[in-house]
Amino acid sequence: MKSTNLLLKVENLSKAYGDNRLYSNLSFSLYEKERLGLLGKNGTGKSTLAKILIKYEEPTAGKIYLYGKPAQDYSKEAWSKKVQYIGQYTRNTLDPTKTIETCLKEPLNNFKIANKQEQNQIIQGYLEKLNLDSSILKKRPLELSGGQYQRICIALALLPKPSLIICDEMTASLDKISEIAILKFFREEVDKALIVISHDPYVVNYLCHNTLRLEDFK
Ligand SMILES: Nc1ncnc2c1ncn2[C@@H]1O[C@H](COP(=O)(O)OP(=O)(O)OP(=O)(O)O)[C@@H](O)[C@H]1O
Repeated sequence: MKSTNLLLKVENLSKAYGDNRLYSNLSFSLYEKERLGLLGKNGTGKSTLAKILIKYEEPTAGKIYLYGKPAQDYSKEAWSKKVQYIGQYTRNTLDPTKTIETCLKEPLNNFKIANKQEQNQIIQGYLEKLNLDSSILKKRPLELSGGQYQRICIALALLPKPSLIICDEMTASLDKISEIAILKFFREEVDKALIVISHDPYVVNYLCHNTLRLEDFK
């Protein structure tokens, strides 16, 4: 259920790489817990928009506000505490030399969330919600299946308790069983605002309240 508290406002956003104009005057608002789908064909700039929304890339023009404050007034760290990102599954997201336990404790330590004992409980809670056995904590990323790996990436995005998660083709390269389990988890268990970027209308229709098509802002 979305709320009436305005979370994100995107105002007249444009992005171009040289002569390659991706979109102009893209405007939308997102309320707390609202789920917005962004659909677009290959090359329309979906991932570029995701990068802009996580402050990894600058727009060519336009403004973004989070809780009424301009994006440029947030440090990268303060922004990432509130806005997290889950990309397409690749084997490159997690450090292959670290255990899953170390990977999961990093955001908790970086954002100074909870003491050591509470951290273990928080992590255990997410493993249960994501249907992962606690034996996974001692494993290293390359020992996991694709579905397990992506669920750890999802736990990492949820651990800082962000207000908004940008899901950029998050289930695109997973097998159907893992995809359905992850989409169901997001629909039923994740109580955050979502921007769901996908080329697949099924994913967007399943998860989102509203949809924007990037082609409409060309
Ligand atoms: N750093 C960059 N410098 C120059 N051009 C870029 C850069 N990043 C992306 N582009 C170009 O911007 C366009 C949009 O790319 P983007 O990856 O955002 O599209 P997309 O909609 O996510 O595509 P896909 O569905 O294929 O993943 C492409 O033409 C791409 O070549």
